Amino acid sequence: MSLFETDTNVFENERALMEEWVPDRLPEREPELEEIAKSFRTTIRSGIEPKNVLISGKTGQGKTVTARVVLKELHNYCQEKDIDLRTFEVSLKDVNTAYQSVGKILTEIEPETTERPKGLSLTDLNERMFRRLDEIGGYIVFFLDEIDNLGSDDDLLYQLPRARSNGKITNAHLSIIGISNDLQFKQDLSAKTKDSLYENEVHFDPYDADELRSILYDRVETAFKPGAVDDGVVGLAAAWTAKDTGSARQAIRLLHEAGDIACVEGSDIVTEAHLDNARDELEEVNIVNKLKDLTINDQALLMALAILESRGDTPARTKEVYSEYKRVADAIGTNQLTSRSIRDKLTNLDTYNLAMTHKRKGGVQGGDYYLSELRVNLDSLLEGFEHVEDFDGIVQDVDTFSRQSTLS
Ligand SMILES: Nc1ncnc2c1ncn2[C@@H]1O[C@H](COP(=O)(O)OP(=O)(O)OP(=O)(O)O)[C@@H](O)[C@H]1O
Repeated sequence: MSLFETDTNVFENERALMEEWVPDRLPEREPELEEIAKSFRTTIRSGIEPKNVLISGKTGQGKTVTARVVLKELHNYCQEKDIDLRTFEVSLKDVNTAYQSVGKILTEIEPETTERPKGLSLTDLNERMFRRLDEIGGYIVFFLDEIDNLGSDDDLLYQLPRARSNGKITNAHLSIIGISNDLQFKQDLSAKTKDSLYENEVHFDPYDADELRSILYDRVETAFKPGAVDDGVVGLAAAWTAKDTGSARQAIRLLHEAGDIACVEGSDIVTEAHLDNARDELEEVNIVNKLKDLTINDQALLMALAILESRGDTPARTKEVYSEYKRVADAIGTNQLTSRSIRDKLTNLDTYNLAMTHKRKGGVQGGDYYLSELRVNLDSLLEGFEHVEDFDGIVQDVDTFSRQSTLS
């Protein structure tokens, strides 16, 4: 048999398990849908500018898909009623300055611009953006994903919603739906940005087991053949995921993987045993893939966090992470990074969902400081490190390595 064929096929519509698939219904997110839609009701009714919305919550909680569903409906409704409204979705995942973000926005609003512009001043770039937006005119809604990447370089988030009242545009009404995974993000914003961005704030709490179960049942009905998923599989997948991250993405992937394993094994039914295997596969594959994507210095930094976590010393301040990192870098024989570059590197680990770093206010005495911790299960991470050659010596005996640090 070909490498690509399987004996059975438990799927009716496998595409419905892919990340980009937008479901017709969003079980368990009706209140959030309603809350976001509310911001546009006054616009539809009376032509008043839409309120800006800031959506926050951890990864996999349906923030993006909920915003997309609202915007799609809004777009369709406005077309039907002949209301001049455009929406632009811009992911700020790979940008971290205002300059890069404006460049990214230009690639969305100027069809002729395919690459982010370089060599202009930020002022010129801003002017070009507002000129173009004014040409487009009407109501313009920016859906900005991962706005936390802008950090404190947040002027854009103030300029866009205030563009009309500040006289930068006259023909268009701009508003923002922003999404942030970083729950501390609000604290980092300047007061004026916070004011304009947080007109309507919608927080997405992690799904619990019951909520995940209802999301998964819905998805199973579309994606799998009738009766192809054993009783108990959905409940188990929901329970495991709720205990771990509460992420719908993780739960859906788990079911997909279990279905794939069932097909490879020639079973017409996805069983709890398939789910069990899927869980093992996914956890390890996920972490190993991410680790392999990292530079050796990023890996060393992550290992430093793992050691701190194994001692119960997380969340840890940057200087503590740095001192542990130096020991790890020494042990694996790599050139050390400077303490200054550590914070950026920690932010990078954040984007891989391996670690998270939050800024904290330092109070009267000191300046702001940062706290970092792992975002993945410690044991799974250490198992993942077993597949990364340079770390053999440390992974074999993390406890000893960790104790040496407290002695030195
Ligand atoms: N309530 C829900 N009903 C159906 N599917 C859902 C629901 N919530 C999330 N999903 C699905 O889970 C996956 C992740 O959702 P989404 O990308 O919207 O999460 P997110 O909170 O934006 O995550 P991230 O911050 O990592 O981008 C998608 O496949 C989405 O369709």
